[in-house]
Amino acid sequence: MGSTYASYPPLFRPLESQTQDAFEPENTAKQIPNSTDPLPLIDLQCLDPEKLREACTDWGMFRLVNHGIPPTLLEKFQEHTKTIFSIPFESKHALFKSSVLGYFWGTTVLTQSGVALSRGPNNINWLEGIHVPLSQLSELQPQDSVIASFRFILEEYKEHLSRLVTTLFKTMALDLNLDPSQQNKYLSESTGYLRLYRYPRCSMADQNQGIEAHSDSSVLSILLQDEVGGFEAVKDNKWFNVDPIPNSLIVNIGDMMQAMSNDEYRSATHRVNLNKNKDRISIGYFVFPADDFVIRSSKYKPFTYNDFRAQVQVDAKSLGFKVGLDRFKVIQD
Ligand SMILES: O=C(O)CCC(=O)C(=O)O
Ligand SMILES: [Fe+2]
Repeated sequence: MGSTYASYPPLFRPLESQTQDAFEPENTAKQIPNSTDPLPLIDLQCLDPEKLREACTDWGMFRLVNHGIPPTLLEKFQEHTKTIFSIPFESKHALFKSSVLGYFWGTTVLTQSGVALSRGPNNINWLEGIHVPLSQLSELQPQDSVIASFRFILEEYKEHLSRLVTTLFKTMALDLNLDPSQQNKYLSESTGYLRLYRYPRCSMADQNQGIEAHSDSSVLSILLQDEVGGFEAVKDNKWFNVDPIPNSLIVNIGDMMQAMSNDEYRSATHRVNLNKNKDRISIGYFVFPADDFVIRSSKYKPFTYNDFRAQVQVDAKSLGFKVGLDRFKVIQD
């Protein structure tokens, strides 16, 4: 195995004494469990509204199968993502400097213009990421052949995700009696972005965090993860492993959906653990309500996603973490 450390942000490189890739003994890699996790399975080809409702109310998360994205596209996307992350750090930095894509590391909280918000040395996320605002793909300058070929994959994936979220959201909106004429305010596709992540392997995996326990701020999030594993979710106050199962996607209910559903649906708490021996790749898609759309419910003060995002940024800066929906809760006496 060749050295990949030059491609890591310096923060994630091992200490001087370990500048060579560590010898990797056989069988120390985290084993993928044989049994499947208890996550509800939703089949997009025969979408069962009852089953979907149950997954959204009880879990806030489900595994999506028969989604119609060709396995070859998923494979190609993950391979290409790996290739981009393996570019030496300084070149990667330079490659994305004048691009609509943003390169960041150490945190997942970015300003609207894509600048990483530093959260202090005690709250580092052991990851690097590429932020892809999907409405700006046409502005992508193919200054580099890696990016030029990547653009086609991004466009294709975007089309599929658009199909998936509109199909899922329609069924959910019907279940929740949301006003159908407002559908594209509740879920505004132009807000959609991708986050490509690499979690560098970490010799002190237990003492560092990939991503700490959190819920997503989105309406819906759709996650594609590689075979390494480490994604965990909470159900009934217990953490469980969300197994990496090829060709399946993980769908999360986000905070905006929880508020729009008046807390009938739950945004799922999840986190990412690190691996001692392997880098992990994941690709997340996040979609939001229209920026200025006022979310009204009996549980929360009326707020827009703009208000929510601003509050998350203030909290991330001052506290080092996101408080989330609790900031908008109506206090009942
Ligand atoms: O990388 C993952 O598997 C999850 C990422 C995630 O939870 C997030 O970006 O909100
Ligand atoms: Fe998340």
